[in-house]
Amino acid sequence: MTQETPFKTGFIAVVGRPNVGKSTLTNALIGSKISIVSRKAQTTRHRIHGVLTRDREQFVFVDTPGFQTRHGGAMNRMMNRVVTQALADVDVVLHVVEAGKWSVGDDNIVPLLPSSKKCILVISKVDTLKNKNEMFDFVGKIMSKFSYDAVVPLSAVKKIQLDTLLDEISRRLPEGEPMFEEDALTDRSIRFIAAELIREKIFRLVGDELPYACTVVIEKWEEDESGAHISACVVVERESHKPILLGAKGMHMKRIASEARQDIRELLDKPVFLEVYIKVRKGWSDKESALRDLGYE
Ligand SMILES: Nc1nc2c(ncn2[C@@H]2O[C@H](COP(=O)(O)OP(=O)(O)OP(=O)(O)O)[C@@H](O)[C@H]2O)c(=O)[nH]1
Repeated sequence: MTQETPFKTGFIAVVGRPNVGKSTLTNALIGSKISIVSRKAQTTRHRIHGVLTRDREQFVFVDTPGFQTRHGGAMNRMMNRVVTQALADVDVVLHVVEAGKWSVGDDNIVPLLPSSKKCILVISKVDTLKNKNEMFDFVGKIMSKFSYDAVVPLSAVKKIQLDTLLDEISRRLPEGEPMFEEDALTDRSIRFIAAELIREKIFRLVGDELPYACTVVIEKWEEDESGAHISACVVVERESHKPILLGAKGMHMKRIASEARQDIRELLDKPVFLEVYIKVRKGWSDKESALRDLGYE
């Protein structure tokens, strides 16, 4: 490749039903853990821009929330709106489906894929397939029904075929100058990432007991020579969620704060004093205005 090769840059949206591996894939591609990963649905509520710059290309990834087809609450309507908006201003859409598991959720996504955009079908988690022939049958069935610009089977966990996917995306990116600095990981603020790290700990520790309706708001952020002094508030929907989050003798909360503090310390590379407390905001996940107050679009 010569210097005359034009630089390419563009936005890539990653869509798919919950749990198919969108966050894991985006993280594997950009090589840094920005978006949180969890086995629970609805863990990625924000649009995240992860940036990967190669020799002559810049990929700007938009990680989108899972389409929610089962529930009709304000939260899900809002999440689908975020996805639709994300698709309207990207260059390439990756529709991620789990190997061997096409479902009605995937059928519902296909009509939402914009016909004017390049669309790549990504078959995730191929490492979970015992038999390679299963893959051919699976892809054959999908392609006989729907048309995609390319198909890439891969494994984000085992790092199989990630470069192939980047090459396929690159072929479809428009020419243009880089939009971000070389080392940019995200256009989200460091505070947002800190809040995400706290949320990740909550999901890991009490995700099975606590419904999805819980968010983290950074209320104070002060940095001086001694380090960063941060107060974070976990907003839960019901009074009954509080003891779950606290755990016996507040042990859960202590662990969440301590693990999050270590991650944020690593992120900032300075001492971190983190205070995490809980607020109950009744029914917030079903009130769009309340969501807006908390920073959701
Ligand atoms: N075996 C295997 N597991 C994977 C792979 N990619 C993701 N997973 C697992 O699948 C689960 C869901 O992954 P996520 O990346 O959180 O999925 P998501 O689509 O972003 O989920 P939502 O945020 O709920 O929409 C996690 O437990 C991942 O570890 C893969 O390539 N192989």
